[in-house]
Amino acid sequence: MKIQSAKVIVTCPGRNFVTLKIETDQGVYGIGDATLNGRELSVASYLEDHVIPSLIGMDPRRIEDIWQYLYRGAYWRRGPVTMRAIAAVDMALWDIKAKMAGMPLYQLLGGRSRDGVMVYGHANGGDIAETVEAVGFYVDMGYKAIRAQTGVPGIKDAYGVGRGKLYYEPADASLPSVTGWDTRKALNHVPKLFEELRKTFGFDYHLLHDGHHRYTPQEAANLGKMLEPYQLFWLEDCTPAENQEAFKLVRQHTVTPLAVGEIFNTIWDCKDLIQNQLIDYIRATVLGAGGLTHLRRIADFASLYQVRTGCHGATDLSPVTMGCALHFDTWVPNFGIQEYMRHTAETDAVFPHDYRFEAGLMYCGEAPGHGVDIDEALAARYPYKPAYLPVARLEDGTMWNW
Ligand SMILES: O=C(O)C(=O)C[C@H](O)[C@H](O)CO
Ligand SMILES: [Mg+2]
Repeated sequence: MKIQSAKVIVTCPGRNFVTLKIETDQGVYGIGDATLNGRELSVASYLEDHVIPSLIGMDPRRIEDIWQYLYRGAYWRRGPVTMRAIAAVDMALWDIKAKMAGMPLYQLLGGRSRDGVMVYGHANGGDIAETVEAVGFYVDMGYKAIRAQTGVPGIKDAYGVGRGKLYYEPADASLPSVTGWDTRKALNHVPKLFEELRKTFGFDYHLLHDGHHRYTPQEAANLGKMLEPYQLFWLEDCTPAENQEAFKLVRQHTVTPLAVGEIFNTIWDCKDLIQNQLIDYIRATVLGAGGLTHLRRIADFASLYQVRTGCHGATDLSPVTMGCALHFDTWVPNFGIQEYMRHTAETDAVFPHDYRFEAGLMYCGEAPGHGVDIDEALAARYPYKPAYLPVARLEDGTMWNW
């Protein structure tokens, strides 16, 4: 069996997605996601110019060997562009293998560990009252876990505050727009949101919050401590994690559970965090961290330290990643939660899929493969449109972490 051809499809049904389609000489094809928000064309080129030529003629069943070929063989390891390109190939190859076996992907990973996958949705508002209302909206839809973000008085466009109730799209301009940040103001305000949410909804729902890399370790420790009475499911990205040791300081001061990893590419980004038990949830995902082949390695390592998974699932990860993630979540023994930001109807139409949401859980389908396809004719109707994530600046103009 051989890889006969492969192509990259760039489409923008409301937002940009990069998709890889690998075709075999036996008529079976596989689909992979290669989207890198705001840097989409770099992965498209990496695949088209440097990966696809070497894939032609290879045996698509040799998933591990092809992974090693692309990782070790490039010499230049890691990084978001390389690892997303590898992830796209890996997803497509697992899709092909599962289709050939006539099985849903989770069966090949080791079979079902649970009936459904608990997901969390994004509730946000311009102020506390609006966020409380938004959380109520998710509660009414049946969610068991909800991430809550709120505008902060005095901060221009604080992170996570979207415009609609259901959809939030941070990459919103053809050049990065400028948002503001002020840690003091956020530290005064965020605990009040969770106090209000617990007063309104009680303690039966899981609540989550994303610090989006904005705090220093000391400030993050302070926030974690102030949030303790509200028993969060997790506090995410409380401080940047390039320096994994930074989490020691946070950990020493708070028992609020910590999650990190949506921007991680490999096991090396989280090795110290996991083996020193500095986090509770690892947010690495199929797309970000080199596909299923590498993500399952991270998850197995994390399981030794009772760290559970919490895959990134924002809208800039296409339905292909969501499908793969749900198969992974259905299998992985140390599952924690799955993020689920809904795609628009336009996006869903371009990527027909068989996963579904019901009463706070998501279910991958039983179709052979990962269950997500691409309608190429429809995709062609939506040409690429440059769109960038915002940047953040402090009041005095200093660049900060977005
Ligand atoms: O989903 C989250 O937790 C995020 O922080 C979303 C990110 O900002 C988004 O994926 C960036 O592309
Ligand atoms: Mg996040």
